[in-house]
Amino acid sequence: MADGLTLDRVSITRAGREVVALDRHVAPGEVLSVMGPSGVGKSTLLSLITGTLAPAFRFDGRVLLDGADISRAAPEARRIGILFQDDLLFPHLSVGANLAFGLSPGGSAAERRRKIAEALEEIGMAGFAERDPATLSGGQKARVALMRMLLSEPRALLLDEAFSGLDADRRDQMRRLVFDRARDRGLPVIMVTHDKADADAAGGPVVTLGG
Ligand SMILES: Nc1ncnc2c1ncn2[C@@H]1O[C@H](COP(=O)(O)OP(=O)(O)OP(=O)(O)O)[C@@H](O)[C@H]1O
Repeated sequence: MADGLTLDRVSITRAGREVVALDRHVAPGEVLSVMGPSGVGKSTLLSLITGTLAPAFRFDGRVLLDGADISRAAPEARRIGILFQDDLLFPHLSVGANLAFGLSPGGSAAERRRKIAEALEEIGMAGFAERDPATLSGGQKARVALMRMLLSEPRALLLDEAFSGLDADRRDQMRRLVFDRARDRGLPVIMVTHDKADADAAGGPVVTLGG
């Protein structure tokens, strides 16, 4: 059952001192914007959710996804999608082969090719499957990285300054693409950003850490 993402009295400490604490529910399709000064623990909070918290940290509380406690689950079992500012495509693989990494194993080759073609179509890049990623613009790379992540069928989406490397037009386009997909699929989203315009575009609640 899609119930969203809950940070249930989460507190992250390092050397006995609290770095960041949050107690929030993010509903399916909702975008929670997380803002705050550099070093306040925004990326650390995301690493707790993905299961990649650095060993220097400890945490209390629970992370619930669709009602299940995933706090101790292996990162690959969590089905959390994350996008970073500079999401790298594998440079030695074609655009299509990059997208194939998002697909779960199995299915016929024809079925996989169809899913990849549909994904490219969805981002206005039909016919790009054989292209070398080095020949893409920054905006095109960002869209391929988004689709690679969505093809893995995540149940929640995290954005870590995902739009800050793009120019203004591309940023608008990418925001729309991400927020529309999240809404259509009922994915809860946590977006870390320095840019108030990101939060405004998302239109959801905003939490400011360390403020
Ligand atoms: N692997 C690590 N081991 C120990 N301390 C770390 C580690 N990663 C980050 N920190 C520290 O934890 C604190 C929070 O860092 P974090 O990267 O989460 O901040 P942030 O809010 O995302 O900052 P920014 O906006 O600059 O990206 C900082 O004091 C940072 O130096």
